[in-house]
Amino acid sequence: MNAMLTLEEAQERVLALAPQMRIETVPVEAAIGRYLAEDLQALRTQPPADLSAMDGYAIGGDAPGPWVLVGESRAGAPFDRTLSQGETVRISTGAHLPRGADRVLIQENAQVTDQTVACFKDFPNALRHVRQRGFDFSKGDHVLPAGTRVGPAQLALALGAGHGTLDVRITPKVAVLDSGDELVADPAECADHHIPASNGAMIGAMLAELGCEVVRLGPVPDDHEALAFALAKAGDADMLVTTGGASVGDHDLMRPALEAWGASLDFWKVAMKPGKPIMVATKGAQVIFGLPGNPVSSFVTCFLFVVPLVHAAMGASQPLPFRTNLTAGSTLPGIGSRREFLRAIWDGETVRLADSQDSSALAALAHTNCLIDRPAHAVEIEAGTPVPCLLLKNGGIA
Ligand SMILES: Nc1nc2c(c(=O)[nH]1)N[C@H]1C(S)=C(S)[C@@H](COP(=O)(O)OP(=O)(O)OC[C@H]3O[C@@H](n4cnc5c(N)ncnc54)[C@H](O)[C@@H]3O)O[C@H]1N2
Ligand code: MOO
Repeated sequence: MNAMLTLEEAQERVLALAPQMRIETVPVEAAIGRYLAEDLQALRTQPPADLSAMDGYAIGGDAPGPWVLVGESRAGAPFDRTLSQGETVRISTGAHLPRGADRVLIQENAQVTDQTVACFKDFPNALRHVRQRGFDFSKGDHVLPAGTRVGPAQLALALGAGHGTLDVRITPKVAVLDSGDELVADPAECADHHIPASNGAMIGAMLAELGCEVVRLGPVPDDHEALAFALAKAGDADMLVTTGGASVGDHDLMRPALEAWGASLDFWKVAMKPGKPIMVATKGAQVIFGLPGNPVSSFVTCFLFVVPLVHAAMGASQPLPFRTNLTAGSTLPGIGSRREFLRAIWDGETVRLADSQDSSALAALAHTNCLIDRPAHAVEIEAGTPVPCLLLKNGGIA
């Protein structure tokens, strides 16, 4: 039997298969959740002039006042001449500091009588309450590197930097196929020897959240002809994800079905639990994942392999899940010969194990918001020990 790959070896092989999706130009707001195809360069300087950071009175120099009020500078309507010595203007937050002014006296410290302004407290130093031109960014600055995910703040920065559109990669089209004789599509029509097909919907949802176009195939019975018929519909997808039939049973037909369809196996089996029998194959530029049928195994392998491949295809500079150390809230058991991703709940202070670690336990999975990463042969550890974890976006309390 071939030696099983480590998680890292397998992830590296998967990421090496990532297709580079085509670049398209979209309005900035439509780029949410995508990755910048190019470095983002500022097309303008921000702030474009010295601005007031507070509401008050613009003044110049160290003379203690009082000053004659000669006008106003509002955001969007600057004062149009240079201030002379002994003059001030009313200024609002975000308004241009007039020429001749170099600081702002906040209104809480000013006393205004008729048209005269006096400072009765905390005389401001030069540049006090002034946001200097270009302190945020200047035209030509590289404000974000290629491969950055566009979230709400990046979207705001792109607009602020003068962009109406962004160059991003298109999202992949993914076909998802559930297989198994016991599966039914309609949970209401489920005899005792059946179970509702839930993996395809779960995986489809994990990928749709990334913006992928998801095509659902199945559920399909454990039958060569039925599998061939379903696989024929996956021809134009960038990726195919199957679940079930990945193991060694007499009815585990996915590998021969994929090979008959024209796929070449890249690897089968990774030294991890859950998810050991994951299969990865290619057909031309298409990447195919044969995920194990147990629902938790499907979830975890989708999270550790399929989602990162989608990120990489979309141009992400950091496609793999984010790791962080969290404090164990209870004793963690020793681990056997396969590295384990334990389903767990992080409550903001400590992380504790979900009620069941069985790879079919949907109820436990649905209460989970993180995976504890435990190495093979790890010994039992006590509560209070930091442990590496991967945070999940998994509904529930997350
Ligand atoms: N003798 C051995 N048996 C098994 C091994 C092994 O090494 N030797 N590996 C085990 C491991 S680990 C896993 S994981 C499973 C994976 O099996 P398959 O990928 O072949 O999955 P199935 O047998 O088709 O199904 C397993 C389980 O999951 C349910 N299932 C399947 N598809 C769905 C779906 N779309 N929605 C909901 N639930 C689904 C299915 O009914 C089964 O209960 O193999 C072990 N066996
Ligand atoms: O490796 Mo399987 O995914 O434990 O149940």
